[in-house]
Amino acid sequence: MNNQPSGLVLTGVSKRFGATRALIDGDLRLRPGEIHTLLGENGSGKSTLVKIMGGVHRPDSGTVTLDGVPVTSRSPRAAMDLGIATVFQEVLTAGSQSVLENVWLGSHGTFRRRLGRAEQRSIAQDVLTRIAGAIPLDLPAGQLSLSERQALCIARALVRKPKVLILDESTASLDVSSRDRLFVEMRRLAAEGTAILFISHRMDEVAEISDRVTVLRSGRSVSTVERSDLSINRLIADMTGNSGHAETRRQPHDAGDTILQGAAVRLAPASAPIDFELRAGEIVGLAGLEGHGQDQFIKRLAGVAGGPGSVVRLLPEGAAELTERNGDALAVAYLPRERRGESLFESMSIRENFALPTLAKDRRGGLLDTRSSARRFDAFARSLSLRFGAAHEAISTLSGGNQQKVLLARWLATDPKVLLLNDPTRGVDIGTKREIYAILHRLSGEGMSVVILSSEVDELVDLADRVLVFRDQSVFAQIPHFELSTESIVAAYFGQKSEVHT
Ligand SMILES: Nc1ncnc2c1ncn2[C@@H]1O[C@H](COP(=O)(O)OP(=O)(O)OP(=O)(O)O)[C@@H](O)[C@H]1O
Repeated sequence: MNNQPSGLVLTGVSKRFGATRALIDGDLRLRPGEIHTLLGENGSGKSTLVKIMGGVHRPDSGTVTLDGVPVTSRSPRAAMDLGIATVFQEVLTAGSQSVLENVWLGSHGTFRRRLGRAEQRSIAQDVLTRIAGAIPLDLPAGQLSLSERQALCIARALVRKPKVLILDESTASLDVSSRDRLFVEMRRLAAEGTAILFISHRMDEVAEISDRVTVLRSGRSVSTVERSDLSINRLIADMTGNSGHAETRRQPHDAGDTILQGAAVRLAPASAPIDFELRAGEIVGLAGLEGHGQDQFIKRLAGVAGGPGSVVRLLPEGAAELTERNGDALAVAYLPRERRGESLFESMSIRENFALPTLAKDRRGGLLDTRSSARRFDAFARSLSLRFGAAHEAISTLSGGNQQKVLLARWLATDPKVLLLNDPTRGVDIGTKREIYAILHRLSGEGMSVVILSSEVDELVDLADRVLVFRDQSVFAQIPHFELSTESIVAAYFGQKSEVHT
């Protein structure tokens, strides 16, 4: 009889990248049939552990076994052949290839050949529908929304019917209904015996879905807790190493003069025009189910998307229309939603990615003073608890959450009067999120105005003075500060409005 533990077991696993000790003696046992959450701050080693399981990285020491058998083959394909399927953090799709091609991308040799074309189509359709609803299989993947592309990556893992399914922040880009469908699917797969490793920075998701939770802190596994003993406060204390975080709920306060004005902004030909005023020192939240217009609206405010109506920046000397090019001159900064493609310069260093739009601050007599940008970067690195090896290293060496912090620092460093943030804390750990809220509260207290689109309802409740909820490309409800709650926002998502909303 085999006395070896079943499932995927990591024992004493360590991994270094240069001077960075990403994992130190990491232990984890992933049992068949369980949904096991891996929790930890940005840079605590979660993705490194996942990449070791998924065959991307080779550990420096320690053992990995699957159903008692040492896992020695080290490549994503070899891991896949053993039944370990990983959905990595970044949404990776081939934009010019069809949805169908993308679902089967990387499925090689016999596995795929065994299936006829018709069967491939029907399996892909079935799995995709269960997560994302109907998506046409012949559409180029590049035409899908971010949420749909994320669902595509998950479908790619599911069609392989893995023994071990690893979801590294796979819900971060999913819309609410797809996320709910994924959870149903995860429960079904777990009931059939699939071992699922789940990573998310959203504590509501962690509380809802986990059978067990393992916490990583600074590369070490510090605790594993059963569902019956789960307490969010305890998990946060384990993650951060200290107990108690002050709640950061926004206090009501007076706003100043109007600084940005949208007039008759129309997001679709048949939708109602939107008039919008942003006042100095205000934090306005934008919410809605994916695809209901909030993303288009923040892009209109930033001048990066055009359409009917106008958006102007009000200055003492008059009004100036926002365009894609004049944001800097008008002190309007926009942080796009997608790190890859839209904002990161992957071949550049961490510091260059930070300093790019503000290099003028580091010029001394026509020369670039690198010590000046280093000083400016260090200040932000401290205030945002950035975890990195050295600032001259490539931005790609940072964990996903830390990349997001560098981008936020980049735009804060421009000293904007208006900061437009498109889902800025996606992938950012809960401790740092609260630090970011504190920074935004402080800066808005000094007169900066913020518009923040967030897919995380709790974030808007903590941060905003008021929240606009979008439905069908229009503002469905405007929820004032005294009415802000998870319930009031979610109710508006689904078309319910109380008397007080206008
Ligand atoms: N290829 C690499 N080269 C250099 N350093 C790396 C590399 N990959 C990861 N690291 C470093 O290892 C540490 C752990 O990173 P990892 O991506 O595992 O964190 P994480 O817990 O997944 O974070 P997040 O929640 O932000 O995704 C970080 O300090 C990171 O900068």
